[in-house]
Amino acid sequence: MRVHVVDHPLVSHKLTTLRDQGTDSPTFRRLVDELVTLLAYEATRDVRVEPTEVQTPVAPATGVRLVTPAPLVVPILRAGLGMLDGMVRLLPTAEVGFLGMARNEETLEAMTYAERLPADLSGRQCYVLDPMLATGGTLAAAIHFLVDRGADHITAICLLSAPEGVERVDQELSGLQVPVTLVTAAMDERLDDKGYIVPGLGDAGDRLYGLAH
Ligand SMILES: O=P(O)(O)OC[C@H]1O[C@H](OP(=O)(O)OP(=O)(O)O)[C@H](O)[C@@H]1O
Ligand SMILES: O=c1cc[nH]c(=O)[nH]1
Ligand SMILES: [Mg+2]
Repeated sequence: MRVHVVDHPLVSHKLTTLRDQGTDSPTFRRLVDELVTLLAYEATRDVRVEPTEVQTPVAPATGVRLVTPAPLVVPILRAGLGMLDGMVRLLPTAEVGFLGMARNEETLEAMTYAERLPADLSGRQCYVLDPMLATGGTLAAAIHFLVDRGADHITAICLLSAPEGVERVDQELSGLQVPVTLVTAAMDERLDDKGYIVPGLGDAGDRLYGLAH
C-alpha cells in the first residue's frame, strides 16, 4: 500500500484542535469536514479524467472531465459518515456506497453489520472514508469487499493512522493486484493495549455522534 502523509500546516493545525479533548462535538464535526476536503484534494490527484472540448466565449478550449461512471465513495459507518459531505463537495457526481462496520471491543476484530454497495464495481475507482486506521482490521475488510466486487483502484482517506494498522493492511493485501493508496493527516506513534491510537483523538464515532452504548 502506498502511504501518503499530508504534510501541511493547515492540516496539522486543524488536526491538533480535533485531538483536543476539550473540543466539543459541533466543532469536531466541522473540523472533520474541513480536514477531509483538504485530504481529498491530495487523494484525488489520480482521479480518472478524459479529454474534452468546450467553447469559451472567445475560442475552443481543450480540457478534461471526470470519466463516467464517476468514482464510488464509501464511508464506513459510523465515523466515516462524518467525512462524506466534505468528500462529495469535491466530487459531486460520485456515487456513494455504504459499509457498516464495528470493532469488537474485546477481540478488536471488525464485524460487518450493513453493506450497501453496487453489485458490480468492475473498473471503478473507489474512495474509502474512515477517520481512524487503528489495528487495520476494518480497512482491510472494507478493501476486500470492494476488490471482490471488481474495484480496480482504491484510495483510503483516514485522518489518523497507526503504524501497526498500516502493516496489517499491507500483509492482508499482499496477494492483491489492485493498487491501494492511503492518504492520512498523521501517522501516530502506536496503539495502546485497548487498540486505541496513541496519542490519537479517542473514539471518533463517539466524538462525532455520542456514545454508541
Ligand atoms: O483499525 P481498526 O482497529 O479496525 O479500528 C478502526 C475502526 O474503529 C472505529 O470504528 P468503530 O468500530 O468504533 O465504530 P463506530 O464508527 O460506529 O464508532 C473507526 O471508525 C474504524 O472504523
Ligand atoms: O483510537 C481509535 C481506534 C479505533 N477507533 C477509534 O475511533 N479510535
Ligand atoms: Mg467508535
